[in-house]
Amino acid sequence: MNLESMRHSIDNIDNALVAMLAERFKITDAVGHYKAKNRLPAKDEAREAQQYERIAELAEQYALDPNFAKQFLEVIMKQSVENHLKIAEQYKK
Ligand SMILES: C=C(O[C@@H]1C=C(C(=O)O)C=C[C@H]1O)C(=O)O
Repeated sequence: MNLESMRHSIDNIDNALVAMLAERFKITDAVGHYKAKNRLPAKDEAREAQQYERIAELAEQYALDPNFAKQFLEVIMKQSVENHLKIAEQYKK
């Protein structure tokens, strides 16, 4: 593979990552609405702990650094909790 085709593959993977992230946030925002309507807290530490464990195991299966996978998930989950807090604010108005 030459540099140009490797970069083309990287761009395709980045496109897929962005599309998947957008899809994930659509679903987590739906969870945010459910929580706001049912007066549930935005953050669920127990669920997050399960996800960190799961992603570390998955990363190992794919020979990806589990700490990197956890950090990546942490950034995403922080954003989804922030979105939940903003959604909850809308229900207070
Ligand atoms: C989406 C949820 O809300 C929060 C966001 C999470 C996520 O982005 O995966 C996980 C747990 C919660 O802190 C949930 O509770 O399932």
